[in-house]
This record gives sequence, C-alpha cells and structure tokens, in this order.
Amino acid sequence: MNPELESTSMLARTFDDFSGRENQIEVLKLATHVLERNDGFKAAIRDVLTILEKRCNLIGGRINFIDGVVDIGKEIRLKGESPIDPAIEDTVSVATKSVLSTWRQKMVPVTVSKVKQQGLFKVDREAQLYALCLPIKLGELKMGTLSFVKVCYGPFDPKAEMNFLSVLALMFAQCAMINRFYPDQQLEPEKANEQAMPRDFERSPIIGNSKSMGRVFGLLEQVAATDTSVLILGESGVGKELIADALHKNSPRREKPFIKVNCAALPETLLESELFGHEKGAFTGAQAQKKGRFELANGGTIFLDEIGDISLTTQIKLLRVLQEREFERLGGESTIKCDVRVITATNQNLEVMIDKGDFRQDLYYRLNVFPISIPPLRERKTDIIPITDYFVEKYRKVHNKTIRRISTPAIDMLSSYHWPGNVRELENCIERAVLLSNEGVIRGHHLPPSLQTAENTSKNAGSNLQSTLDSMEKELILDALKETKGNMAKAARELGLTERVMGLRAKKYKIDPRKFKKQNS
Ligand SMILES: Nc1ncnc2c1ncn2[C@@H]1O[C@H](COP(=O)(O)OP(=O)(O)OP(=O)(O)O)[C@@H](O)[C@H]1O
Repeated sequence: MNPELESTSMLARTFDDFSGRENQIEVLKLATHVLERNDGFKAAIRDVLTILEKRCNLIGGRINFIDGVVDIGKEIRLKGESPIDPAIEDTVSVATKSVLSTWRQKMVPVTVSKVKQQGLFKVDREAQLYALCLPIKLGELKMGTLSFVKVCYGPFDPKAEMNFLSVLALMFAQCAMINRFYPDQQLEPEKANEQAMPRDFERSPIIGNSKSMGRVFGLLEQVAATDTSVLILGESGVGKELIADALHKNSPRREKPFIKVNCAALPETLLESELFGHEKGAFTGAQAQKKGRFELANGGTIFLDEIGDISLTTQIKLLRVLQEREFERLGGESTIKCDVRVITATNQNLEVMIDKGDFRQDLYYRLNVFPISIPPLRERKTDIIPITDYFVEKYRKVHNKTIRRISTPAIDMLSSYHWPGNVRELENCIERAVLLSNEGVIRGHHLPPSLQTAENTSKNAGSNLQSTLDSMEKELILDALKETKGNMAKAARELGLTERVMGLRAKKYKIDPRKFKKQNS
C-alpha cells in the first residue's frame, strides 16, 4: 500500500465521525500529493476515490471521461472494497448520463438526488443516501463526470458538498490534461522509484486551476497536434517555455528534436550563425563548418524565445525560412531545405514595435498564426497555492527535507503578493523557504523580505526588525492556539509564557482565541 493511503487508513474515520471543512482541506492536500505521483494517472485517481470513500463518506466513486477528449479509457472507478447495491449503482449511472446528455444543450452543473436504501446495501439503515454527479471540465472544455453516493447521518448541505467536489473535479481535469500532454510520465511503479529527484521533475507538469489557465489548456489542446506556428505571449517567468515544450511533446514531431534558442542572449552575427550555421572561414573565428539550429531541429520544433529582440536583418532571414522553408549557412552557397515547426515567445508588445518600425509586419503575421497569451500570476491568484504545493513537494525531495505544512500566515502572504517575477519568482521563493524551514513547517519568516513588506505595507511603511519579530510572534501564537483549539492556558504553556503575558500578546495582535474553539468543534 502506498504511504498516502496508509496514512489515510490510519486516520480513517467511521461514517459518523466526518468532520466538515478541516477534513475536506486535509483530503484536498492528500489528493494533491497522490495525483502528483508518477506511477500512473488511473491508479492515482483510484487512490483519490479510495481516500474520498474513507474520509468523506463518498462511496462508489467513479469518473467517466468523454471519448476523444481525454484518451485514457472511458471509465475509472473504485473496485473491490465497497459493497454497493446494484440499485444504487443504477442511480449513479442515471445521474451521470443525465449530466452527460444535457451538455449538448446546456451545462447542468450538478445532480443531487436522494437514493432509496435497498436490502443489500451494507450501510447503517439510519443513513440518508444521495447520488451526486458533477461535470469535469477545464474552462469550456468538457471532459467527463465525477459521481458518488454520499452517506449522511446528519443534515446534508448539497451546496457545500458540491463546492468541495468541484475543486476535486478541477484537479482531476487538470491531471487528465497533464496526462494527455505527458502520457509517457506514467512510469511503471518500479521505474518510478528508480528515477531519483530531480530527474522526475525535468519536464514539469503545467499546474493551474484558474479559469485563464483552463483557457490556455484548451488552446494547447486545439493546436498541439498541428504544424501551425504558435506565438506565446506573456511576462517573464509565466511559463512560456513550459507551454512550448508541451506543444512539442504533444505533436507528431515529439520523437524529433526540440531546439530552443534565446534570441536575446546573442548579438546579431552570432545569432544568425546559431540559427542558420556557418561554413568554415565565414567570419573571423569560424574555424570549421557548423550546423545551425534550424538544421539541427529538422523534422522537429524550434522554439525562438524573446523573438522581439532580433534585428531587422535577422527578421528578413527568418521570414524567408518561414515562407520558403529554406536558407543558406553564413558564408555558404548551397540552399538547405528544412522541415521545422516554429514556436516563438515574447514578453514585448510586437504591435507597438511594428508601429515604431522595429518589427516587420509580414513576419508578425507569419508568427502570430495562433497566439497563446499566458496571464501573469497576479491575475490568476487561485493558481498560487497549487503551484506552491507542487514546488514544496519538488524541493522537499530535492533537498531531502520534511515539510508537513505551510502556516496560514505564510499562505496569506503568498496569496496577497503581486509576483512581478511570476512563477519563476514563486519557485525561487519556495525553494528558499524549504531550505530555511525547520520543524517541518514553512512559516511567514521563511519567505523573502519582499513578501514580508507586502503583508505589512498597510500597517507599517517599512520592514524593520521589530515588525519582522512581531509577525513571527503573532504567527507562533496563532499556531499554538490552533493546535490547542483556542485553549489559552495550554497555548501559553507550549510557548513558555505566563497566561497573563499570553493574554496581553493576544490583545496586542487582536487575536480572538474563541475563533479557534469554534473552528475545531
Ligand atoms: N504553471 C506552471 N506550473 C509549474 N511550473 C511552472 C508553471 N509555470 C512556470 N513554471 C516554472 O517556472 C519557471 C519559469 O517558467 P518558464 O521558463 O517557462 O517561463 P518563461 O515565461 O519562458 O520565462 P522567460 O520569459 O523569462 O523566458 C520554470 O521553472 C517553469 O518550470
């Protein structure tokens, strides 16, 4: 049994001990870890269904994927452990079919229907049963359905339950998409173990639950398998290279080379020699013939990053390759034919550059056949935590550290920061925090000063030692109160404070211990 499921079984509750929101958050965290595993998408989904059965009283879980949208077989379901009455199976099937069929006309988000208990069903007869079914989709892309029977002993809040399940449905959708884009990541279990970190993460999956990333995935889906030129737009660090890589890996060219050139890194002559190659003696220092990147990419894909930085002369040469699919090496006379898909990226506004005469319009039209814009991280805040979790897991393994959780204040700081360096900045920030953290927790003070300032700007113009110490103290008090369920005396003892000092500190930071009692009851 894998460790996630082992820990789940240890914590497994009986049906009448299901404890609401806290439990749901824990389940979501467990599900994230399970889905990030590298040993097969279907197995991971089945494990998540098992977790939902054991911890959320959601039995008979099944996922139906629509044929052709996600190539991973039609249905994934929990087998074996749950004895399910055929009548209940039927209700789930009917609910699933109804969601699937109404898609053709209109999107019906959920079906919740009460199920009658039958004699065969091995659940306490006092339980109320509900059939739940909701769609799995990414943006406008409809992928399938997620269905369960919910076993309930008390009042049932369908809205809250569906909100929780819709987060899971989104995670499944995301995973299905990654699975589609990186099918070869489904390693055999033994091979997965052999692959030590960080090689597992060489080709990172694209994480993102936001609507805007859903749209990006939809566009990827449409264009990946074609030979169309794609222009990827977005600020530095948003993941443009990751998208280019995904386009190549999901095209018929995937077995052929994927060649990346950073056009901003080289001066004009060197860039041309890099792109088209040169003959011996073409210029001082050209001591031997050299093949260019277009030649090396033949049959595959070339990714020209920072395309807005190439000179007007190089733009003409590039235009010719795009139109004629041929070029000459520098100093050479023979024409070389090439069959290359061109993907470009920039963080500049090429239309403004055209107006200024810095970029050729004809080249722009050739490159911009299929534009994909990746929004900055600050405009898709819902992606921050899933991406953070992914990087925590990545760097926890790379640096061999134990990280059990991220403190609530640290999560707040990560969520409220504006991330000018986008995902790259977030990645660096999390690697640093993983290295600095101790006791298995990432806390606010493990994050870089830029984030501390962001949190404090409203109260305190500058970041100074006192404000940093204050925020650390507040965080420790919040943590202790959380752990002791709002018991001030116990929390004071844990922190080595007297009750009186604890009371004063709570007052100073406007902390109300009663809030923690409520949360945990
Ligand atoms: N959605 C994402 N999920 C996981 N990792 C991501 C995501 N987006 C970006 N990254 C990671 O963030 C880092 C920066 O991404 P990438 O190099 O693709 O950005 P970029 O837009 O090409 O940047 P630049 O314009 O500076 O070249 C990489 O390590 C990449 O793997």
